[in-house]
Amino acid sequence: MSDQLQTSFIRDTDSGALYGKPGLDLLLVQTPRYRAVIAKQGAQLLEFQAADREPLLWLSPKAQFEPGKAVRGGIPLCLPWFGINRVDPTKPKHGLVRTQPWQLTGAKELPGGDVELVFTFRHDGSEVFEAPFRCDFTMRLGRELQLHLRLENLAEKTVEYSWAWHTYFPVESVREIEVHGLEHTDYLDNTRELARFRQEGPLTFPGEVDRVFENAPAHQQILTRAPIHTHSDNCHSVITWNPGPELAATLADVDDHYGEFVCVEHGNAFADSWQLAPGERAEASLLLQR
Ligand SMILES: O=P(O)(O)OC[C@H]1O[C@@H](O)[C@H](O)[C@@H](O)[C@@H]1O
Repeated sequence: MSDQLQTSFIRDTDSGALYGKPGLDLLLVQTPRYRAVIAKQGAQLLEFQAADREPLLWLSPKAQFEPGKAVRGGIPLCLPWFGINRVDPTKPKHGLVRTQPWQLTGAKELPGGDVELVFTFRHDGSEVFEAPFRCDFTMRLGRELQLHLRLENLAEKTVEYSWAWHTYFPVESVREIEVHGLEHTDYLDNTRELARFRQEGPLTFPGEVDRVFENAPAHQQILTRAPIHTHSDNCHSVITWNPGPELAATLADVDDHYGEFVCVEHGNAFADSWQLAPGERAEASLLLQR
């Protein structure tokens, strides 16, 4: 962090100091109103808790903190492709920005006490993703958490970008929760080769659930002890995921903790992916509250 951005409420730390597992540089943002922990790798929020509220994000007790590997929990940003790369499935799942270092390019305290942080990632174009692009990811930390993404296509041709904020929310017991706000919406079932079905009632999680809702509504509620509300703007896809016990047993950083979280992710993927012309920018935002 440059001196100019250093503020009294942001502190450089690392995963060794905070979690006893050295490996990643972290930022700790602490004010009387909330606490947030952010990994510089991926500009990944790992923790966020407003004063007098329950934690908004789930971070796996078995999370690993290794450079080049996504941390299990918080909000990894999947971009420039979401999920398995459809052109070349051997490429890393969920794109490349979640495992790369980002720059903190802005930090300011706003009137009223919220803090705004801006992280920037610039991709010059590479074998793994040919097109150059730039992302500016703004986090507004306060009573609520507000995320804003601006993506600019720096290629000289039109490029498809698919992406999502892969948000991990803590729940009492995933088998007992309901997600509202996706009723009467079609989804692609990733446990059944992306076959199309329709979600009629509230979404429940009796086992593995991996669903992509295209053209989804802008507001969801996760009904757990302290309900979580999501409001998005220009995020047309919602992806809901919990691995269930069998798949979780194969994920060393989840394992027997699968019942403690649900992912309700927001972005633009599959049919909602962004086609950006040369130099074109697109923006989206997400508000999370508990
Ligand atoms: O283990 P990863 O790469 O973080 O992905 C976790 C899950 O992310 C979800 O968004 C996908 O829909 C799932 O298919 C995937 O398994």
